[in-house]
Amino acid sequence: MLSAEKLTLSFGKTVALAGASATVHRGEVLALVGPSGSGKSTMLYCMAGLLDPDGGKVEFDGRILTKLNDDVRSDLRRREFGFVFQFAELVPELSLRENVSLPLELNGVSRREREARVDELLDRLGIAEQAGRRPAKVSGGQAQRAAVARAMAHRPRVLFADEPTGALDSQNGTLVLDALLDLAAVDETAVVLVTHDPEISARAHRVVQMRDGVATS
Ligand SMILES: Nc1ncnc2c1ncn2[C@@H]1O[C@H](COP(=O)(O)OP(=O)(O)OP(=O)(O)O)[C@@H](O)[C@H]1O
Repeated sequence: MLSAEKLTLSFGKTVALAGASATVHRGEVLALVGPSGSGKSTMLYCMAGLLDPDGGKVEFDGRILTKLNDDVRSDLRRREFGFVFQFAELVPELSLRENVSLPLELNGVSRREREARVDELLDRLGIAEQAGRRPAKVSGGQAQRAAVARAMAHRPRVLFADEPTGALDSQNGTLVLDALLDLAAVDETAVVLVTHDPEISARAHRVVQMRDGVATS
Protein backbone atom coordinates (compact mmCIF):
# COMPACT_ATOMS: atom_id res chain seq x y z
CA MET A 1 0.00 0.00 0.00
CA LEU A 2 2.86 2.34 0.88
CA SER A 3 6.39 1.89 -0.32
CA ALA A 4 9.58 3.88 -0.18
CA GLU A 5 12.18 3.05 -2.77
CA LYS A 6 15.86 3.92 -2.56
CA LEU A 7 15.37 7.15 -0.66
CA THR A 8 18.30 9.49 -0.30
CA LEU A 9 18.37 12.64 1.81
CA SER A 10 21.21 14.75 3.17
CA PHE A 11 21.13 17.63 5.62
CA GLY A 12 24.20 19.60 4.56
CA LYS A 13 27.06 17.13 4.86
CA THR A 14 25.07 14.70 6.99
CA VAL A 15 23.72 11.79 4.99
CA ALA A 16 20.47 10.79 6.72
CA LEU A 17 19.21 8.38 4.04
CA ALA A 18 21.53 6.62 1.61
CA GLY A 19 19.18 4.55 -0.54
CA ALA A 20 16.69 3.22 2.00
CA SER A 21 13.64 1.17 0.99
CA ALA A 22 10.67 -0.10 2.99
CA THR A 23 7.13 -1.31 2.29
CA VAL A 24 4.03 -1.65 4.43
CA HIS A 25 0.76 -3.34 3.50
CA ARG A 26 -2.78 -2.82 4.67
CA GLY A 27 -3.38 -4.06 8.22
CA GLU A 28 0.32 -4.47 8.87
CA VAL A 29 2.56 -2.96 11.54
CA LEU A 30 6.02 -2.03 10.26
CA ALA A 31 8.72 -1.18 12.82
CA LEU A 32 11.73 0.92 11.83
CA VAL A 33 14.55 0.08 14.23
CA GLY A 34 18.27 0.89 14.49
CA PRO A 35 20.80 2.96 16.40
CA SER A 36 20.38 6.64 17.14
CA GLY A 37 21.08 8.74 14.04
CA SER A 38 20.58 5.83 11.63
CA GLY A 39 17.78 7.65 9.80
CA LYS A 40 14.62 6.11 11.29
CA SER A 41 12.70 9.35 11.86
CA THR A 42 13.85 10.79 8.55
CA MET A 43 12.56 7.66 6.81
CA LEU A 44 9.21 7.92 8.60
CA TYR A 45 8.80 11.60 7.67
CA CYS A 46 9.67 10.90 4.04
CA MET A 47 7.19 8.02 3.89
CA ALA A 48 4.55 10.34 5.37
CA GLY A 49 5.24 13.05 2.79
CA LEU A 50 6.34 15.49 5.51
CA LEU A 51 9.90 15.58 4.20
CA ASP A 52 10.99 15.52 0.56
CA PRO A 53 13.80 13.09 -0.19
CA ASP A 54 16.59 14.21 -2.54
CA GLY A 55 16.14 11.03 -4.55
CA GLY A 56 14.05 7.88 -4.75
CA LYS A 57 10.27 7.67 -4.61
CA VAL A 58 7.42 7.12 -2.20
CA GLU A 59 4.32 5.45 -3.61
CA PHE A 60 0.98 5.35 -1.81
CA ASP A 61 -1.92 3.46 -3.29
CA GLY A 62 -0.65 3.85 -6.84
CA ARG A 63 0.20 7.52 -6.50
CA ILE A 64 3.77 8.81 -6.40
CA LEU A 65 3.71 10.93 -3.27
CA THR A 66 7.04 12.51 -4.07
CA LYS A 67 5.62 13.93 -7.33
CA LEU A 68 2.46 15.52 -5.94
CA ASN A 69 2.39 19.24 -5.33
CA ASP A 70 2.28 20.53 -1.75
CA ASP A 71 -1.46 21.24 -1.69
CA VAL A 72 -2.49 17.85 -3.05
CA ARG A 73 -0.04 16.14 -0.74
CA SER A 74 -1.19 17.93 2.39
CA ASP A 75 -4.80 17.20 1.50
CA LEU A 76 -3.95 13.53 1.06
CA ARG A 77 -2.06 13.56 4.37
CA ARG A 78 -5.00 15.07 6.21
CA ARG A 79 -7.48 12.55 4.83
CA GLU A 80 -5.45 9.37 4.59
CA PHE A 81 -2.72 9.60 7.23
CA GLY A 82 -2.65 9.87 11.01
CA PHE A 83 0.25 10.83 13.25
CA VAL A 84 1.35 10.00 16.79
CA PHE A 85 4.49 11.49 18.33
CA GLN A 86 6.56 10.57 21.38
CA PHE A 87 4.83 13.04 23.67
CA ALA A 88 1.09 12.89 23.14
CA GLU A 89 0.87 16.60 22.20
CA LEU A 90 -2.78 16.87 23.10
CA VAL A 91 -4.41 20.28 23.45
CA PRO A 92 -4.02 20.92 27.20
CA GLU A 93 -7.23 22.95 27.58
CA LEU A 94 -9.42 20.22 26.10
CA SER A 95 -10.60 16.96 27.68
CA LEU A 96 -9.41 13.68 26.20
CA ARG A 97 -12.82 13.31 24.56
CA GLU A 98 -12.59 16.77 22.96
CA ASN A 99 -9.05 16.08 21.80
CA VAL A 100 -10.11 12.88 20.06
CA SER A 101 -13.11 14.63 18.52
CA LEU A 102 -11.14 17.60 17.21
CA PRO A 103 -9.93 16.21 13.85
CA LEU A 104 -13.48 15.04 13.08
CA GLU A 105 -14.84 18.50 13.81
CA LEU A 106 -12.20 20.02 11.55
CA ASN A 107 -13.20 17.56 8.82
CA GLY A 108 -16.85 18.58 9.13
CA VAL A 109 -18.16 15.26 10.46
CA SER A 110 -21.67 15.53 11.93
CA ARG A 111 -22.04 15.68 15.68
CA ARG A 112 -23.85 12.34 15.92
CA GLU A 113 -21.29 10.49 13.84
CA ARG A 114 -18.48 12.18 15.78
CA GLU A 115 -19.84 11.15 19.15
CA ALA A 116 -20.32 7.55 18.05
CA ARG A 117 -16.79 7.29 16.67
CA VAL A 118 -15.20 8.98 19.69
CA ASP A 119 -17.08 6.74 22.15
CA GLU A 120 -16.08 3.67 20.19
CA LEU A 121 -12.38 4.66 20.20
CA LEU A 122 -12.26 5.69 23.86
CA ASP A 123 -13.80 2.38 24.73
CA ARG A 124 -11.49 0.32 22.55
CA LEU A 125 -8.45 2.09 23.97
CA GLY A 126 -9.61 1.62 27.55
CA ILE A 127 -9.81 5.32 28.45
CA ALA A 128 -13.58 5.86 28.50
CA GLU A 129 -13.50 6.54 32.24
CA GLN A 130 -10.89 9.29 31.86
CA ALA A 131 -12.57 10.87 28.81
CA GLY A 132 -13.76 13.98 30.65
CA ARG A 133 -10.36 14.81 32.10
CA ARG A 134 -7.72 17.11 30.68
CA PRO A 135 -4.38 15.59 29.60
CA ALA A 136 -2.58 16.89 32.72
CA LYS A 137 -4.99 14.94 34.90
CA VAL A 138 -4.35 11.49 33.41
CA SER A 139 -1.30 9.21 33.23
CA GLY A 140 1.23 9.40 30.39
CA GLY A 141 -0.05 6.08 29.07
CA GLN A 142 -3.66 7.25 29.08
CA ALA A 143 -2.70 10.50 27.32
CA GLN A 144 -0.75 8.56 24.71
CA ARG A 145 -3.71 6.24 24.10
CA ALA A 146 -5.85 9.35 23.61
CA ALA A 147 -3.27 10.55 21.06
CA VAL A 148 -3.61 7.21 19.24
CA ALA A 149 -7.41 7.56 19.32
CA ARG A 150 -7.16 11.10 17.95
CA ALA A 151 -4.82 9.94 15.16
CA MET A 152 -7.29 7.18 14.24
CA ALA A 153 -10.50 9.18 14.53
CA HIS A 154 -10.86 9.94 10.80
CA ARG A 155 -10.03 6.32 9.86
CA PRO A 156 -6.71 7.00 8.17
CA ARG A 157 -5.29 4.34 5.87
CA VAL A 158 -1.80 4.75 7.35
CA LEU A 159 -0.81 5.71 10.87
CA PHE A 160 2.72 6.99 11.48
CA ALA A 161 4.12 6.86 14.99
CA ASP A 162 7.54 8.23 15.98
CA GLU A 163 8.60 6.51 19.23
CA PRO A 164 4.98 6.23 20.42
CA THR A 165 6.04 4.29 23.51
CA GLY A 166 9.35 6.08 24.08
CA ALA A 167 8.13 8.11 27.05
CA LEU A 168 6.18 5.28 28.70
CA ASP A 169 6.99 2.49 31.14
CA SER A 170 6.80 -1.00 29.70
CA GLN A 171 3.28 -1.71 30.93
CA ASN A 172 1.87 1.43 29.30
CA GLY A 173 4.05 0.86 26.25
CA THR A 174 2.44 -2.55 25.86
CA LEU A 175 -1.05 -1.04 26.12
CA VAL A 176 -0.25 1.51 23.40
CA LEU A 177 1.20 -1.20 21.16
CA ASP A 178 -1.85 -3.41 21.82
CA ALA A 179 -3.99 -0.49 20.67
CA LEU A 180 -1.96 -0.05 17.47
CA LEU A 181 -2.10 -3.80 16.70
CA ASP A 182 -5.83 -3.82 17.36
CA LEU A 183 -6.40 -0.85 15.07
CA ALA A 184 -4.31 -2.48 12.33
CA ALA A 185 -6.32 -5.70 12.65
CA VAL A 186 -9.79 -4.18 12.99
CA ASP A 187 -9.58 -1.16 10.68
CA GLU A 188 -6.92 -2.66 8.36
CA THR A 189 -4.81 0.42 8.92
CA ALA A 190 -1.14 0.20 7.98
CA VAL A 191 1.07 1.33 10.88
CA VAL A 192 4.63 2.61 10.48
CA LEU A 193 6.40 3.10 13.78
CA VAL A 194 9.88 4.04 14.93
CA THR A 195 11.05 2.29 18.07
CA HIS A 196 14.15 1.59 20.13
CA ASP A 197 12.34 -1.05 22.13
CA PRO A 198 13.01 -4.68 21.13
CA GLU A 199 9.83 -5.79 22.92
CA ILE A 200 7.83 -3.50 20.65
CA SER A 201 9.56 -4.47 17.41
CA ALA A 202 9.27 -8.17 18.29
CA ARG A 203 5.49 -7.84 18.00
CA ALA A 204 5.50 -5.92 14.69
CA HIS A 205 4.57 -7.82 11.53
CA ARG A 206 7.56 -6.50 9.65
CA VAL A 207 10.83 -5.02 10.89
CA VAL A 208 13.20 -2.84 8.91
CA GLN A 209 16.65 -2.36 10.37
CA MET A 210 18.21 1.03 9.65
CA ARG A 211 21.95 1.58 9.73
CA ASP A 212 23.77 4.62 8.37
CA GLY A 213 20.77 5.62 6.28
CA VAL A 214 20.33 2.21 4.69
CA ALA A 215 17.45 -0.14 5.45
CA THR A 216 17.49 -3.93 5.51
CA SER A 217 14.47 -6.10 6.22
N1 LIG B 1 16.52 18.67 10.34
C1 LIG B 1 17.75 18.17 10.38
N2 LIG B 1 18.81 18.96 10.15
C2 LIG B 1 20.08 18.46 10.17
N3 LIG B 1 20.36 17.16 10.40
C3 LIG B 1 19.35 16.34 10.62
C4 LIG B 1 18.00 16.78 10.63
N4 LIG B 1 17.20 15.72 10.88
C5 LIG B 1 18.02 14.66 11.03
N5 LIG B 1 19.30 15.02 10.88
C6 LIG B 1 20.47 14.11 10.92
O1 LIG B 1 20.22 13.00 10.08
C7 LIG B 1 20.66 11.78 10.67
C8 LIG B 1 19.48 10.84 10.83
O2 LIG B 1 18.57 11.39 11.80
P1 LIG B 1 17.23 10.68 12.27
O3 LIG B 1 16.57 11.58 13.25
O4 LIG B 1 16.47 10.24 11.09
O5 LIG B 1 17.81 9.40 13.01
P2 LIG B 1 17.08 8.41 14.03
O6 LIG B 1 17.55 7.05 13.67
O7 LIG B 1 15.62 8.67 14.02
O8 LIG B 1 17.72 8.86 15.40
P3 LIG B 1 17.11 8.84 16.90
O9 LIG B 1 16.89 7.39 17.22
O10 LIG B 1 18.21 9.44 17.72
O11 LIG B 1 15.87 9.65 16.87
C9 LIG B 1 21.32 12.17 11.99
O12 LIG B 1 22.70 12.29 11.78
C10 LIG B 1 20.68 13.51 12.31
O13 LIG B 1 21.54 14.28 13.10
